[in-house]
Amino acid sequence: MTTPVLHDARRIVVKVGSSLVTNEGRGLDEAAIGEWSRQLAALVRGEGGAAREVIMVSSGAIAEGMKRLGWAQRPSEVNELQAAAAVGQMGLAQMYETKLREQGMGSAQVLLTHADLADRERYLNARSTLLTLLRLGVVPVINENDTVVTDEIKFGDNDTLGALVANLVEADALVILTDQKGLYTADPRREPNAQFVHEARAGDPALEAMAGGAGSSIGRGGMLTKIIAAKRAAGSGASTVIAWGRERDVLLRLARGEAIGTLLVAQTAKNHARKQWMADHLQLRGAVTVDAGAAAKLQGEGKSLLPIGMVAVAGDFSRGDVIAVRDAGGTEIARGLANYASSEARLLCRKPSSEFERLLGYAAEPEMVHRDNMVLMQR
Ligand SMILES: Nc1ncnc2c1ncn2[C@@H]1O[C@H](COP(=O)(O)OP(=O)(O)O)[C@@H](O)[C@H]1O
Ligand SMILES: N[C@@H](CCC(=O)OP(=O)(O)O)C(=O)O
Repeated sequence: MTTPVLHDARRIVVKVGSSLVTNEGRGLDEAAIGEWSRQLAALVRGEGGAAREVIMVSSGAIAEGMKRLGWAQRPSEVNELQAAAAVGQMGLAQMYETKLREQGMGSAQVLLTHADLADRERYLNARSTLLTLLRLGVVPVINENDTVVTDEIKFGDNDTLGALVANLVEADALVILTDQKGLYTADPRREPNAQFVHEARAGDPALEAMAGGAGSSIGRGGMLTKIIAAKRAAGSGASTVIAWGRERDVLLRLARGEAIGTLLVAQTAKNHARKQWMADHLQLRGAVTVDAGAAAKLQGEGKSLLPIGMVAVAGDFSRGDVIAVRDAGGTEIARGLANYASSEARLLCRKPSSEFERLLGYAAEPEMVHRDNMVLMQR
């Protein structure tokens, strides 16, 4: 059986769970991390197909930290879990760095919290860092910044983080690698007769009833967080595959279009999902008025808005706020996320990007609103 979903995916987020990464808590599984690194490198280089951009979201810091600290039992105190995460993250990052470097790949450690992605300014910063890393051909390796959060550490929710990252970078697909072949109609550890689910609609409420909690003492979220993550990823048009992380060449075979694991298909097309989100969910904090040339570039050519085309700025907004883009007659022609605060935008009106550094004291993006963060209004 083949499926085009992964075959056609150009930007892929891969999430691996603690039990796989740490060999059920026995210690970092060097061979497994080496295997995924080999496959990630082949995907980035486009060996045997199109080149892909890949982001790794890896759990395992707490489990590895516990091993390094000689703790047999997972502590219940949050500060001890945080300490374990800080210890284990050193080993985790080092292992990915070593294994990716052996493949000739650069890697980067990125630690995020859910709150980082809820704050629009930090959301934009995280997004532009990750997109820059991808452009440089570097593999970002992401984990939760467990030192500064408490809720996430209690629930261990890297499945959600994987989905939020997929939303953030508008990935085409989210691959969740775990210790089961995929989703069954019930937890196979408890129900040996449970049936395998090959394909379903992401967000189908029936799936939540099938999913139980974590099967081992190492993993945290179980299948339920994976099902909810798939629903979230589908919100920005990404389909999800849940598959066994030790399946031979799992990532390469998925990218070839092989149907492995459980495919949870996003119902909304990627662009449509993002436009809906922009159009429906965000409050306008201000507006910029643009000249006829800029309006034509946005509407006719789908280009980004550059400050050189701006003639006026209204309202008091920050970087990351949603603003309206108006034509000279006052009609809203687009809306999107501002790269500059209103005070900065006022300085940049009618200015070319070569002057930004002198005007602001730092060099930043050439666009006021990047076209990826913009939706055009219906004419
Ligand atoms: N319906 C289901 N299908 C498959 N696995 C399930 C299901 N319900 C619960 N599980 C359990 O979820 C576990 C995977 O979740 P978890 O232990 O959190 O892994 P990870 O560390 O990969 O996130 C499986 O080992 C399995 O016991
Ligand atoms: N940030 C934590 C993640 C814990 C977590 O979500 O674990 P899992 O359910 O195995 O993906 C860690 O690295 O230990």
